[in-house]
Amino acid sequence: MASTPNYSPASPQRNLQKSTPHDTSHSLDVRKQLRTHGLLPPSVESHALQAQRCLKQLASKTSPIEKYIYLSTLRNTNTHLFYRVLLENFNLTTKTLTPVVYTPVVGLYVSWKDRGNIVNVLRNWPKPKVEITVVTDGSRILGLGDLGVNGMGIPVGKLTLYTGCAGIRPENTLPLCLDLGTNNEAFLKDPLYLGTRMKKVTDAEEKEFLDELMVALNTVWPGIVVQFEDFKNPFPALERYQHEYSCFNDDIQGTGAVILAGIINALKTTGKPAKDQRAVFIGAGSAGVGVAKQIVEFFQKEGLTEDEARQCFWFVDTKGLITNDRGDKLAQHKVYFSRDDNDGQQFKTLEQVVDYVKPTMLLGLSTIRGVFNESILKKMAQMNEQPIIFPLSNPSSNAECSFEEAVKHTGGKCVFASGSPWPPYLYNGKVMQPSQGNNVYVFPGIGLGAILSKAVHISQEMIYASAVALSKATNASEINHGKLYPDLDRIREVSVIVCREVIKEAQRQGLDRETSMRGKSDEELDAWIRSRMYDPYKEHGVVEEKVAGSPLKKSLL
Ligand SMILES: NC(=O)c1ccc[n+]([C@@H]2O[C@H](COP(=O)([O-])OP(=O)(O)OC[C@H]3O[C@@H](n4cnc5c(N)ncnc54)[C@H](O)[C@@H]3O)[C@@H](O)[C@H]2O)c1
Ligand SMILES: O=C(O)C[C@H](O)C(=O)O
Ligand SMILES: [Mg+2]
Repeated sequence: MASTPNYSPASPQRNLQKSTPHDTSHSLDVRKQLRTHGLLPPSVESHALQAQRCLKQLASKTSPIEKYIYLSTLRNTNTHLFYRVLLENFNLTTKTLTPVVYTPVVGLYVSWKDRGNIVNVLRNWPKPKVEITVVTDGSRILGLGDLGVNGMGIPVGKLTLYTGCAGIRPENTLPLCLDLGTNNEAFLKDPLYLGTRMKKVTDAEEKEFLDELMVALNTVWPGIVVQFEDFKNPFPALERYQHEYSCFNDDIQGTGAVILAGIINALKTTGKPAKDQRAVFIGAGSAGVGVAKQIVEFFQKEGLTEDEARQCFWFVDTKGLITNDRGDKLAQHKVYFSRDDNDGQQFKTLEQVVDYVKPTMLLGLSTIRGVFNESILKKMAQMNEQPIIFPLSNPSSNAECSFEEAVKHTGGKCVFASGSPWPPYLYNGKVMQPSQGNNVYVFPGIGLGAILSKAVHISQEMIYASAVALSKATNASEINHGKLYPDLDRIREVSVIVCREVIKEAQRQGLDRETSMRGKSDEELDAWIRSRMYDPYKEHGVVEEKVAGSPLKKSLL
C-alpha cells in the first residue's frame, strides 16, 4: 500500500475548482454552493472511506471486463478518486486496467478512410493541450494477437499508468487507435465489431498513413510525445520517425530498457561477467530483438567489442535456431543476430538449442505458454549455479513458465523476472519473491522526461539512461530480498529517478528545448520534476475522518 501523503484538506474553494461535483467528501456548505445538496447521499465521507468503497465495489465485479468498465467509469466521473485508488492499490493495474475491451472507450479512433483529413479528426479531441499519445494499430496486442480496434484498451491502460506512475496530467493524454483493418476473421464476421470491416492494410499503405498521422499530430500539438504500442511490424516506423519526432516504441525500446535493468542486476547477483554470458532467446520479434540489442549495448560498455557482444546471443523463432544457412529468407530485424558459426547444424527446438549453446540466461518473448518446460529448466540449473530465467511473454496465460515452475525445476537457484505478475512461492521453507520486468518501470519516466525537457527527439542514449537509472533504483531492502526491480509501490519515486536521468541525457546531447534546468543538481531536478507531477492528494486535498479516532469501517473491505 503506497503511503498517503499527509496533506491538509484543501480549502473548499480549491475543492470546488478541482474536484468533481458529486464528491461525497463535500461538506453541506460546499454542496449548497455547488447546488448538489440532495443530489448526493447525505453522509460526508473521508477520501479513505471513498477509496475503501471503490475497492469493495471492485471486488464484487467478477469478470475483468466488469472490473475494467467499473474503473473506466470511475476514472471518467471522479478522476482524483480513481488515481487515489490506483496509487494505493497498484497491483490492480496490471490485472484490471489493461484487459481487452469490446466496448467503446474514451479515446480517439482514426480510420483508413480518414486519409487526407487526419488533422481534422485530431481536432475533434476535446482537450486543447495534449502532451503525449499512445498509438496502436491493434495488430499485436500483448500475446493475444490481432485485435483491430478492440486493442484500444492498451493505449487507455498505458496512459493511465503514465498518469498514475509519472503524474502526467490525465487531460493531457490521448489514447489513439488506428482503424486500419484487421485480419482477425472472428472480428470481421462479428456484427458487434467496432472497427471498419476490412482486411488490414499493407505495410506500404500503413507507412503512408503513419507519415500523415505524425505530421497531423505535430500540427495540432507541436512537440507531442508519441509512444508506439503493440504494432505487429514496428521496426520501420521507429527507424523512420525516431530522429524526426519526439517518439519511441515501448515494445522495442521500453522493453529493452526495463529488461536490461533486470539483467544488469541479475549479473550483479550471479557475479558472472558479461564476457562469460551466453543468452538464448525464444521469440525474435519486436520485444526479443529490442531487448537483445539493448543488452549488446551494455556488454560493449562492459568492455566487449560489438561483435563479441553480438556473439553472446542465440535466437529461436518458429523455425528453430536463427542461422544464416537455415534456408529461409530472414525478416530484416532478425539478420543482426543470425548465427554463422553453426557449421551447417540446424536446431529445430528450444531444447536442442539449450543443449547446443549451454546458456547462462534464457529469455522468453515468444507468446508460447510453458515452452520453458521442466526438462529445459532442470538443464539450466545443471549448467549454472544461478540460471537467469526471464519468461517475459504477456499475459500470464502466454508466459514461457510460471514463477513456481522456475523455482521448483531449478531447485530454487533461478534468478527470475517475468512480464506479468506471479505470486510469491514457498520453497523449502523460504518464501521466494518473483521480480516483474514490466515496462511500467520505464515508459512513464521516459515520457515525462521527454515532455519536461521538450526533447526534439528521444535518442537511444536517453533510452539507455532510463535502463541504468532503473537498475540503480532498487534500495538495500529490495536487494537483500533478491529483487531485481524496486517494489511497485515505489513507482512514482522510481519514475522521478528515470525521468531525471532521461532529462540529463537530453541536456548532455543538447536535445532539450526547455533549458532552464541545465546544470542543476539531481536534488534540484527531482524537486522540479515532482512539482510538475499531477498528484490527486495535492489537487483534491485529503479529507480525513470527521470523528477523531473512529477506525475506518473495515467491514467495507
Ligand atoms: N516487459 C514486458 O512485459 C513485455 C514487453 C513487450 C512485449 N512483451 C511480450 O512479449 C511477447 C512478444 O512480443 P513481441 O512484440 O515481440 O511479439 P512479436 O509477435 O513481434 O514476436 C513474437 C515472436 O515469437 C516467436 N514465436 C512465436 N511463436 C513461436 C513458437 N511457437 N516457437 C518459437 N518462437 C515463436 C516469433 O519469432 C515471433 O517473432 C508478447 O507476449 C508480449 O506481450 C512483454
Ligand atoms: O508493457 C507492458 O505491460 C506490456 C507490453 O507492452 C506487451 O506488449 O506485452
Ligand atoms: Mg506492448
